[in-house]
Amino acid sequence: MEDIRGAIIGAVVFSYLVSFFIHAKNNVKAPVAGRSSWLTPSFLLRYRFCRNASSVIAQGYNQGKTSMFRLLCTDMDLLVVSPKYVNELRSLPESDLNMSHALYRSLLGKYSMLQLNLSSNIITRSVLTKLTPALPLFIPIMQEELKLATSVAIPECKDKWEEIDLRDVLTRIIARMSAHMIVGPDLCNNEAWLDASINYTETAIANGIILRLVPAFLRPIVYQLLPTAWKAKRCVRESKRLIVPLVEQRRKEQAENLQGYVKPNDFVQWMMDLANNDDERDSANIAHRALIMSQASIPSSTLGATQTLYDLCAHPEYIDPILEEVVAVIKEDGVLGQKALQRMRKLDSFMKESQRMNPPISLTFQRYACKSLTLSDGVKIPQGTQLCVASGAIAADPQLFHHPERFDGWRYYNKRLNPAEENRHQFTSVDRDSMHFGYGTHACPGRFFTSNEVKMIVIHFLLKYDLAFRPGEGRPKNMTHDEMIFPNLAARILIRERETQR
Ligand code: HEM
Repeated sequence: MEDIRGAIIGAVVFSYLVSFFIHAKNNVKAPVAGRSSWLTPSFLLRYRFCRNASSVIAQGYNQGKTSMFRLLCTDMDLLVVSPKYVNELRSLPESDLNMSHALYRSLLGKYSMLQLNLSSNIITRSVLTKLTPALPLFIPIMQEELKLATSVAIPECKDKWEEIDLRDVLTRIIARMSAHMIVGPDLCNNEAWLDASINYTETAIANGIILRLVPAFLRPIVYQLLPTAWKAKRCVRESKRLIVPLVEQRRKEQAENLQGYVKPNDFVQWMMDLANNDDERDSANIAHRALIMSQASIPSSTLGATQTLYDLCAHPEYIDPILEEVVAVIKEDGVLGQKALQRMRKLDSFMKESQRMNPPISLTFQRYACKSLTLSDGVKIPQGTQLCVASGAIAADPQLFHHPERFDGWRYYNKRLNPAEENRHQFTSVDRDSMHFGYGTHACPGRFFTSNEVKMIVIHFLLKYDLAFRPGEGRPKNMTHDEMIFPNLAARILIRERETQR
């Protein structure tokens, strides 16, 4: 073990030293973020990106706001383009500018188990054509799962404050709420499935991110040694053990079509129905894609809900007006349905402001140039370039946002008071000032689902519990790794059941 460790450290040091002398070749004429002199070694810039990407990106954005700048990331170079190009870029065909390929490269897909995303877009098709139209049907189901999951995940806290790891609690609640939609009622409270879906989300992408730090030629060896890789593979085996028989059983029942047969309505079934080649029909692939769907939905919604609840603790003056709106809307509609959730504009605005100040990722719209491209103003993008937009820096730009450093929970609510803009600036809206869900054809198709999920959770928590930071502590500072931003993993908050629930 000592020998292997020594060899790995030696190889990493060697590759960093080589990078001191060799600056990456790139034909794009754009400044490199953070490089003040030609002598600044690439490895130092890559190290800075790994440790403090947000400030490196902000520096680059301010240098190259109107055009583009280059980022030397931990293991690759990125071309960050101005939002003025996104409309032009979004209309290019996949054969020229590709999203799946970019994601695969960025997350080292070979090691973060994303191969199935390259061979088919059935996950996205299922979300767009089946999940989004079915959202109203899922609201009462998710409500029920939310109540059950909350009662299990939160310790007894009547008349007393209990300390909780909010991110961990929300992971369990969201895993359960999402599971009903992904694998249906038979498996949604199966502990083995819930563990597999949670552990996969915490390990599969982590493998790719850890391996960004390792020189390419050593990755196949280091991957075999990573405990997170063993765990992710175990999750895939477990999902196949649970879902393959479910798929086979469903196929049998569908073929028999006995009286009383009702086709299930969940992500596994949608993939079965939409499959149009052997890869998509394969039961083992359906099982693995159910895990990838969990990975797309659980951590992202968890981060959104955690950040929103932290912001409510930090700005408690917003709680009463949000709750007044919630109660009034539910009273008017008689039920918490899709329309009611959409009408909660104050809550929507608060969530969007929380996301603006705490985006889960500071670079989105990642695309890979499969061919050399020439943009309408003559700018050339060579084949093999990976490009993206600085969505985090855009959201903090004082030319676009009044006092961007201030948390203003009604920022978007107020904009929507203008009748001409009342359908814009929603949590789910994507535009050139708000690209946390990406942009264009590939903009996150799950954002409508996540919006409902986070709203339901916030409402449930506000009605049932009091939340507070521990005495003497304020809002936990976010942590970062490369372009990723997440709530502090060590943070704990206090929770108490309300005496009179609202
Ligand atoms: C706050 C929560 C979420 C955030 C911030 C988020 C963010 C993103 C971003 C930035 C992209 C890339 C878009 C682009 O490059 O233009 C994306 C893609 C995607 N997201 Fe989300 N997402 C969230 C929740 C979800 C959920 C809950 C689901 C599933 C129900 C989901 C499913 C997907 C899928 C399938 C894609 C790939 C789209 C494609 O290939 O065209 N996301 N998401």
